[in-house]
Amino acid sequence: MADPKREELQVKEKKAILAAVISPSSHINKEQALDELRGLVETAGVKVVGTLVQSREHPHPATCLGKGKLAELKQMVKHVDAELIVFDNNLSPSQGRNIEEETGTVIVDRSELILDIFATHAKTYEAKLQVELAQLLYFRPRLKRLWTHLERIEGGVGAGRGPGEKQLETDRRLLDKRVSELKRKLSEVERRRERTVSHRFEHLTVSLVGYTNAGKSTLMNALTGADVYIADKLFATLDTRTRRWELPNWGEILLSDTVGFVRDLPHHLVASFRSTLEEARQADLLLHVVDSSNPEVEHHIKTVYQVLDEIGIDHQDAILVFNKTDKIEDRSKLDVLRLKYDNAISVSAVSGEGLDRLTQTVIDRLASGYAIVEIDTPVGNGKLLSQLEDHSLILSREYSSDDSRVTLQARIARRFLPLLKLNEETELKIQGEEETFVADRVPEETVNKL
Ligand SMILES: Nc1nc2c(ncn2[C@@H]2O[C@H](COP(=O)(O)OP(=O)(O)OP(=O)(O)O)[C@@H](O)[C@H]2O)c(=O)[nH]1
Ligand SMILES: [Mg+2]
Repeated sequence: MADPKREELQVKEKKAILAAVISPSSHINKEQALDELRGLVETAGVKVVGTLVQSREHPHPATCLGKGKLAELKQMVKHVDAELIVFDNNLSPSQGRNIEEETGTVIVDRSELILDIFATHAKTYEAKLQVELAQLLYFRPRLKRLWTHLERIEGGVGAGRGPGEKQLETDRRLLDKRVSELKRKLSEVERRRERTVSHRFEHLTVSLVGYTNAGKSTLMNALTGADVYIADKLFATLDTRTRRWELPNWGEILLSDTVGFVRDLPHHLVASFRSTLEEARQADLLLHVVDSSNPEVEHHIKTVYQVLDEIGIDHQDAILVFNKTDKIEDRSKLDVLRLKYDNAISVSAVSGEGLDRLTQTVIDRLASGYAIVEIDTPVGNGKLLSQLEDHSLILSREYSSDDSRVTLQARIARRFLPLLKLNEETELKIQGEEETFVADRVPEETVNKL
C-alpha cells in the first residue's frame, strides 16, 4: 500500500488554522484548549496562521462546526492561504470527510496530530511498531476519506464506483494483514522483555515521566552524564532509553525515559503504549518532570496524573520535579507553585541547579524502602540463598573457615523481608536496628519501620 496517510500527514512547516468546538459547560476554556493545541501543532512543525472557536453544546453531527462557522472557516482558509485545518475535537470519519469537502483543505483532528507526533518521535523498534499499529487502527475506518481526498486533488472524481472504491477494498485487506503482523511482532517483543525482567531485580529503576517537552530527556542526560546507551551491553533487549545512573554512596541504578504525555491521548495509543509504560509501572520510583516555566503547568501536571491513573500507577508515589527554573523570570510564580505542591524539587536540567538535591532525594526515597541486612546461614540453605539471589542485591559474601556457613550482606526491599525462608540455624540482622531474627520469620512490622 502506498501509505496514503503518510503523505497526508506530511504536515511539516505547513500553514494551519486551528479550530475547536467547545461546550459552554466544559471545564476547558477556549484559551486553554487552543493554547495546548497550538503547542502540539508547533511540536509537529506546523505554523499557526489562524484560529476559530465555536461555543456549542454539542458538535454538529455532520460537520462538527455549525453551518455559519463552517462558511467562516472556508473564508478564512482562502484569506490566510492555509494548507491544513487542525481540529481540537476528535472527528468521526464522516465529519472529517464533510469538512474536507466543504473547505477543500486537509483536515487533521487531535488524535491524528498526536499520532503523527508520536510517529515522528518513535525511536525504538517497539515504539515504532506501537505507533504504526495505533495509526492503522485509527485510519482503518477513515480510509475512504483519504481516497476521496486524493481523488479530489487529482481531479479524477468518477461517477459511481470509481477506482478509489476498488483501491479501498485492497487497502483494507492489506491494512488488516499488516495489523496482524504488527500485533505478532509486538507480542514477540513483550515476551522477550518478560525474560529480561528477572535480570533487572538487582538494579533499582527510576523512571522519568511527564508532559511532552517537560525536559525529561535533557534531565536524563544531565543526571547520567555520559551519553551512552546501554542497549548492547548488559541487557540486550532493554529499551535504548534506559541508562546507568551512578548515585553517590549508593551505587548504580537504572534511569529510564518514557514517552511524553498529552491531554486526551488517542485510546489506541494508550493501549499500545501500555507495555512501554509498563516499564514505568515496574519502576521503583517515578520522577514526574514538569516544565515549571510553562503557563499551563498545572494542566500538564493534572494530565500526567490522569494518564498515570489510567495505566494503574498511583501518582502520589512520584517525586514532582519542577524543571526549567532558569527560564522563570518572576520567581514568585515558582514560589506559589511550590506552596501548592509542597514536595516538589526545583531544578534546571540546563544550568544544573538543584540536581544534587534531586539526587539526594532519590537516594533517600529509595533507601526508605530498603534495608541492609546481614545474614548468617549454612551454605546448604538453598531456599534462602536463592531467594536472596533473586530478590536482593548481594553486597558481600564471606565463608566460614570450614566452608559450612556463609555470611552475606545484602540490600533488600523491606517488603521482601517477611517472605525470607529463615531456619533455626540462620541469623538475620537489619543494619541500624537492634533486633536479631533467628528462626522466625521477620515480622510484617519491619516493613513499615522507616
Ligand atoms: N531553559 C531550559 N530549557 C530546558 C530545560 N530542560 C529542557 N529544556 C529544553 O526543553 C526542550 C524539551 O526538552 P526534552 O528533554 O526534549 O523534553 P522531553 O520531556 O524529553 O520531551 P518529549 O520527549 O517530547 O516528551 C528542549 O529544547 C530542551 O533544551 C531547562 O532546565 N531549562
Ligand atoms: Mg524526551
